[in-house]
Amino acid sequence: MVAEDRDVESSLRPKDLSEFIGQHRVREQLQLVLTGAQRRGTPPDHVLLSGPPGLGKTSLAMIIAAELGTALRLTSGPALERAGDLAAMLSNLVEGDVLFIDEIHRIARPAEEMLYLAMEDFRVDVVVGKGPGATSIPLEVAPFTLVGATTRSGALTGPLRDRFGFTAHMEFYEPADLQLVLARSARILGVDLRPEGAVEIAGRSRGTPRIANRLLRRVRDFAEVRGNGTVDRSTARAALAVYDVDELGLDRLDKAVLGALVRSFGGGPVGVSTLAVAVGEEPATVEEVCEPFLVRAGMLARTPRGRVATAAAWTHLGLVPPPDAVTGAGQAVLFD
Ligand SMILES: Nc1ncnc2c1ncn2[C@@H]1O[C@H](COP(=O)(O)OP(=O)(O)OP(=O)(O)O)[C@@H](O)[C@H]1O
Ligand SMILES: [Mg+2]
Repeated sequence: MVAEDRDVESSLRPKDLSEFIGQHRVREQLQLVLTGAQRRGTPPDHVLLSGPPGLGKTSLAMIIAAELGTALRLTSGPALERAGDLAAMLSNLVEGDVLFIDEIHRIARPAEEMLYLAMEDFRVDVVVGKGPGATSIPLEVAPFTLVGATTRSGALTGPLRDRFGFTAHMEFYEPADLQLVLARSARILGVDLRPEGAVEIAGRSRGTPRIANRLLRRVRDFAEVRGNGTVDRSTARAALAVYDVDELGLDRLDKAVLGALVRSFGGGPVGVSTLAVAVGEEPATVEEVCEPFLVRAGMLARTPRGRVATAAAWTHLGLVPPPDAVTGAGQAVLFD
C-alpha cells in the first residue's frame, strides 16, 4: 500500500460502533457482549473476527477498545515467532487492555500454546534455560480481552478456536451499505459524490469497504483531472473503465484465476494449488482473497474434487459454457 493510501485509510476508519456501517448481526452481537461485560465490571470474553480482507476487522478491534475505554495493544501472528515475543507482550498488559492479534492463524506453535494458558487462566509459564536444568517460572497476566482477526478461521487449531467466547463472522457488504460507506468517505475527503456515482462504485467494490474507498480515490483523481471534480454516474463509469475495473468489480487476480480455470483447465475441477501456480500466486492468496468473492459472485464452485467454473464464469469471460457447466446457485459456503 502506498503512503497516501495508508494515511487516507486511517482517516476513514470508523471510530465507534455507531459509525460502523453494515454488518448488523455482528454489531448487535458484539454490542451485547460488550455491554454485558461492562455491566458486570469484567473484561469481555475473547473475540475472534473472521472474514475476507478489507471488511473491517482491524477497525472493529479498535472500536472494541474504544467502546471499553481501554488501550489497544497491537501485534500479529507472524510477529509472534517465539513464545518470548508473546510473553513480553502479555506481561506488559494492564487490566482490561485489549490485545489485538491480526492474522492470528499464522501464530507459531510455541506462542500459540502459551496463548492458551494466558487466555484461560491469565498466566503464562516462562521457560528459563535449556535441557534438564530448564525451569518454568509462572507469571501472572492482568485480565485482558484478546481480539484475534483471521481470514481463515478454518486454519486455527481447535484448542485456540475453542478459547474464544465469541466469533464474529464478517460478511461481504450489500451494495446499499457500500453506498453509505462511500457517502461517509466522500464527506470526510471533501469529494462531491452524487448518489448515482456512489451506486456505480459500490456495485464494483467486491462487497468490500476497503475496495470501495480505494475506487473512490481513483475516481476522484479522474474527476479532478479530466472533469470538474464532481463524481456522477458517467464520470464514475469512465474512470472505472480507465482503471480496468469490470462491471462486477473483478480485479486482475480474479480474472486471471477465472481465465486459467476456464482456458487452461477446461473449467475444472482443479486443485487450488495447481490453479495458484497457473496464475503465479500463493495458494493461500487465491484461497483467502480471491475465492470467497468469486464463490459469492456465483462464478466459482468449491467441490470435493477441486475448483469448478460455473456457467456464469464462462459467460462473463465472453465464452459459451459447456452443457455440463454447474450453475452458481446454492453456493452458500464462502469461507470457513
Ligand atoms: N463498517 C465499515 N464502515 C465504514 N468503513 C469501513 C467499515 N469497514 C471497513 N471500513 C473501511 O475499510 C477500511 C479497511 O478496513 P479494515 O482495515 O478494518 O479491514 P480488515 O478487515 O482489517 O482488513 P485486513 O484483513 O486486510 O486487515 C477501513 O480503513 C475503513 O475505512
Ligand atoms: Mg486488518
